[in-house]
Amino acid sequence: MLTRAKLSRTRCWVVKIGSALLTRNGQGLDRHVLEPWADQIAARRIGGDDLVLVSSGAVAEGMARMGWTRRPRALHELQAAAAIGQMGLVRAYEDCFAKRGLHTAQVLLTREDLADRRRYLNARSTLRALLKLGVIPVVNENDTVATDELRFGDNDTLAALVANLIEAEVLVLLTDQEGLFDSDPRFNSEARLIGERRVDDSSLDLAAGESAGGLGRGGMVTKVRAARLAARSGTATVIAAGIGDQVLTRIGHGEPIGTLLVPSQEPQTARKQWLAGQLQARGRVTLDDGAVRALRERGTSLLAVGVRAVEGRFKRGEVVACVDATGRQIARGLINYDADETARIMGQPSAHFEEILGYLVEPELIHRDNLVLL
Ligand SMILES: Nc1ncnc2c1ncn2[C@@H]1O[C@H](COP(=O)(O)OP(=O)(O)O)[C@@H](O)[C@H]1O
Ligand SMILES: N[C@@H](CCC(=O)OP(=O)(O)O)C(=O)O
Repeated sequence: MLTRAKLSRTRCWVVKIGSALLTRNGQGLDRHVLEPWADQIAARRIGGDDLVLVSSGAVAEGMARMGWTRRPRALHELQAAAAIGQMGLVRAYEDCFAKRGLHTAQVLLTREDLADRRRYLNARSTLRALLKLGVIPVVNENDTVATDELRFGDNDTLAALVANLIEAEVLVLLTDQEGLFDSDPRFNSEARLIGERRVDDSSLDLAAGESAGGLGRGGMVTKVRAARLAARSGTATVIAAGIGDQVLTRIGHGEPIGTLLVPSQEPQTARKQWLAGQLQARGRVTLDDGAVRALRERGTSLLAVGVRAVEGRFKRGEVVACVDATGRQIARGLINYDADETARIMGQPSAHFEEILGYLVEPELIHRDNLVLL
């Protein structure tokens, strides 16, 4: 298990900075708060470590530039704010790192980019190339084109997927709280900081609750979820306060700052990580109890015989959610048959497929190599 002390031996980090921190609670981009982070990030980079920065704040900076005091509700206004604010973000980062002799690169990603296997692999190669060149990639969601139902929405998830992409050892989520508390410190003055936990510890869900801050989108729920996604590539997550003396440097020295969430399992293959990161499935299949047990306890492939219902219009090779009888998602995978075929073969053993469909594509509905448990 990765302990605090081992953090000092890690060489590849993703650092995410939230909106509230960067923009003085919505008053606009605060260049002064950027300077100390830039110092610490530059020191790591110049020391030969890889580091990708994921920065929120485009919407908040856009709002400040336009003199808007409330986050707009209409998507096109939010997108306009993000487009305006992103200019400020890249300018600030470029200035900051140029002073320290480093190049920056703007990388704007959408969920669709990471859902498409080819674009995902392209994004990965580009990020790797940038790191090899010693450049600091500055990542944000491409808010201008992201449609509502297809947004990351919060940059915690985006940062976790970037950590998967480059197989980072550490994901640092810098925010406006000291870390994850056992309840929301805004409402409970007795709340206590959680120092270190395994990511799959169920008490984390209770602690994170549901409340987000006023400016950011996610709150702690998305940070815990992000830590779990990141753990799939063996990445440990530190949630810590961005304002403070030498936060990144001290985390890098293994000091007990913020909350450390450590992976509880061996890293998955890159393909399974990609699958787990697919936030939207094209359809879903409902499994009977036997199939749920087979997947969970024996890690088998999903056979049509264990499927009770099919929903959605999916094609062969698309991502489908596997749910239990109560509708709870237990796995996700790339299905070998389209929605119509699946409806016809569900409940049937593979030996009957040829008779029903006139052909057999694969004996498994979802092969275990293409299936990830959630
Ligand atoms: N258990 C908790 N511990 C700490 N903060 C919490 C907790 N539950 C909810 N929060 C809220 O989450 C907020 C941070 O999330 P968010 O506003 O999305 O920040 P960011 O912009 O940094 O992503 C905190 O300001 C805090 O009010
Ligand atoms: N892409 C958006 C970030 C969305 C967001 O609010 O993220 P966060 O503050 O990290 O919860 C922006 O730049 O404003």
